[in-house]
Amino acid sequence: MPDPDLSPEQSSLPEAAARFGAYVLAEAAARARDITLATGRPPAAPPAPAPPVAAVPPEPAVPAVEVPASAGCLKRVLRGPSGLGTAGLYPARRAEAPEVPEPAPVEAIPVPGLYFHPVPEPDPVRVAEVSRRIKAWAVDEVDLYPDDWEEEFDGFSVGRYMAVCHPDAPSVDHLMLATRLMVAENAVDDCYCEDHGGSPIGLGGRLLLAHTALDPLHTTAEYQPLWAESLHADAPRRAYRSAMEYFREAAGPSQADRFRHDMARLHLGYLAEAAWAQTDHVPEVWEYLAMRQFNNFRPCPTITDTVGGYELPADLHAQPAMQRVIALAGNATTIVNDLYSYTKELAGPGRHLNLPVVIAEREKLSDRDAYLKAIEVHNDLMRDFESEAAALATACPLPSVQRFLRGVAAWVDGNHHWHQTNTYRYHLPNYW
Ligand SMILES: CC(C)=CCC/C(C)=C(\C)COP(=O)(O)OP(=O)(O)O
Ligand SMILES: [Mg+2]
Repeated sequence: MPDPDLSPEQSSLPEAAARFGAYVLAEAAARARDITLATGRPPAAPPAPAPPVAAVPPEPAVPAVEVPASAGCLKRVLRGPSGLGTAGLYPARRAEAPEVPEPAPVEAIPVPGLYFHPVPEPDPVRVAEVSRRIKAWAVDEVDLYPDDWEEEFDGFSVGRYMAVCHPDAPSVDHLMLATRLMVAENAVDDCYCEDHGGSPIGLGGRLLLAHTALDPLHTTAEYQPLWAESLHADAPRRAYRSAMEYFREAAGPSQADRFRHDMARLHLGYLAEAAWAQTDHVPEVWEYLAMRQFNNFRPCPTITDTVGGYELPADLHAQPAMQRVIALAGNATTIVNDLYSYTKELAGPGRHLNLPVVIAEREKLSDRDAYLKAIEVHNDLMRDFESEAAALATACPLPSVQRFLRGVAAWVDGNHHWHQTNTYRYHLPNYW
């Protein structure tokens, strides 16, 4: 067994891979056999044609972008790296123009000075189909929202979000797995924690009961039906229950359990944020970053293999080096949210913690200087993510590891793209 006490610096992925390789492959083959035997059909999702496995992270072949403050450079910057060999590094980038209709141009002003990788708009045909299906699911299957939330639902552009974050999803069915979960996660955040009736008061009880839609209650015959009925009691639980059912059908048992663990982390993060809100406590910057590592997008990139139709074996997912890469990626994506949602959160009622707000308060900086410092924190996280992912890709050249790392990197890039272009939801501060 791997030594659970190894720190990331001490972990030795090649050695671990050598130890686990045969076991993992045998397990995967056995699992495929079991699924075929149990269902009479092969495992749910045939792997998509694997993109090239060389050089997962961008360094050093693909310089990322730090957007200069001058808008004149934007066109060149947004076109992104185009040198020899860059196409295979990012599945989200297409070397050639898509054969489908050109997507409508989107307004795209990134945070100046932010380190990110530009990606093209996703296939508009795919986006349209995911958008159609997710609305049908929301309205007809889980009765997610009242009519007057429809504009906000559309403005969220979840189909475009998930299509740009999962460029290697082999089908719309695969993309729908991520899309339903994304909608459900936002329903819980909005209805339990934030703007649509949410409150820190009583949040723990609500979250725990909703969590049982992902991680079911096992109890006595007397109480089981009451629990089952409760999963239909409100929109967040209906959404979690249904989205998880679809996900479980496509995922392997350890992929489903990985997701449950990540969602428990998320709920823990919501609770810490709520506890601080209740007492109007502003944590220190590192404490805020700790909370935000849990109240985090992490459950989204970590399903990249299920959405891609393959599986990163649990033992490789659990390696400390992989855990560090995932955490850094999740943290970078989440601080992107803090930067793009800054003005929205300032305009809301009460004090909404985000990184610039906490830095301003705790380090006694002006709002602008705190915002600029938050950009630097993000950039450091991004660079660490990329260098640790590069080291891991070199150390562990297994195809599932390579593809998973590329999938996480694509999610990071896609998440930035969606935030940058979602002008319905986000507006930058006037600091430049
Ligand atoms: C989709 C998902 C797992 C979300 C979990 C946590 C979350 C809602 C975010 C990381 C987004 O942050 P925030 O709550 O600040 O969202 P907005 O700024 O309101 O878009
Ligand atoms: Mg935010």
